[in-house]
Amino acid sequence: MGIGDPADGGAEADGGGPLLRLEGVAIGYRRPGGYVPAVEGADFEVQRGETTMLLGPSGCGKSTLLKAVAGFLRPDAGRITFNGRADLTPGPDRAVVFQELDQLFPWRTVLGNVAYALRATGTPRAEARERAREHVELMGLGHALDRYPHQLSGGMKQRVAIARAFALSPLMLLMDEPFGSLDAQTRDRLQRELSERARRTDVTILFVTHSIDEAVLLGDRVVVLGGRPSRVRDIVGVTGVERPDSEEFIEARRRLRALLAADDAAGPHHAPDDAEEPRHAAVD
Ligand SMILES: Nc1ncnc2c1ncn2[C@@H]1O[C@H](COP(=O)(O)OP(=O)(O)OP(=O)(O)O)[C@@H](O)[C@H]1O
Repeated sequence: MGIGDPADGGAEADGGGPLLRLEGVAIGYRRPGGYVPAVEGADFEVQRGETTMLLGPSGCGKSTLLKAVAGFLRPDAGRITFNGRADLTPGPDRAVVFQELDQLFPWRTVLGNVAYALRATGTPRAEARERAREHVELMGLGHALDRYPHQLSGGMKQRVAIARAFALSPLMLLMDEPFGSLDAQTRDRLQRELSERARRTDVTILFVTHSIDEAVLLGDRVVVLGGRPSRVRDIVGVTGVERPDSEEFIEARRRLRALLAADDAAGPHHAPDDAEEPRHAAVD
């Protein structure tokens, strides 16, 4: 396997079957007025080597589900099974890339940020630096190894975060709108690069987006969330649908738009007062 393949050694895979399975997952938050469910019924699987997109309107619980898969939140009901395990706590077998552009340590260089993550998961220093360098170079940042985050553009920072995630060789990459803060041109370029890299490797990705086009462009399957509290409305296969001018792309976009239309009519998902306490303490 190439170095771009997250299943090449960092985390051990547990044979066949779906890598991730959600069964009847419900999660909510405790607010001043009481418990508010965010997701009521999430049932879907993520197959090994596939890119699964979680698509839905703002506030429908996409990030909540991703955080539960990462092990930061526990479901109130139902079950999440990852690689045969149900007691999920955060671990390097699921690397997360967030939307925020400040997910790097400001006092470490590009190389240092990626190498640090490897060191923290037990890789010896020299090997960590070597692997970090390879992954940074693969993301086209070989010229910026010694720069600090404040010397990088938003797109470069996200490339470093993606390099760091790949370098950890996780079983699954969890991506929470990683291109959401970027300008359109940079986003297009990074989408193409990620799509290309995912195709070349066996990486399994769970990717949160509210963009229909991004879902079709990057996904093998799109899990559409909707309703209030939300559930899985449908799962749409979009493998190989990439050219935005192709009939398949237009048809997939039409179908996803129709699935999301019911939520548009019902107004925003966010409750008026969104400043509330999480129902769960974060799992550490
Ligand atoms: N820490 C929290 N405490 C309380 N409620 C929360 C918390 N995080 C999210 N929520 C609420 O849970 C619901 C789902 O939020 P979530 O961020 O998962 O949605 P999303 O689909 O990812 O939205 P977006 O696309 O806008 O990022 C929202 O109503 C949100 O206000």
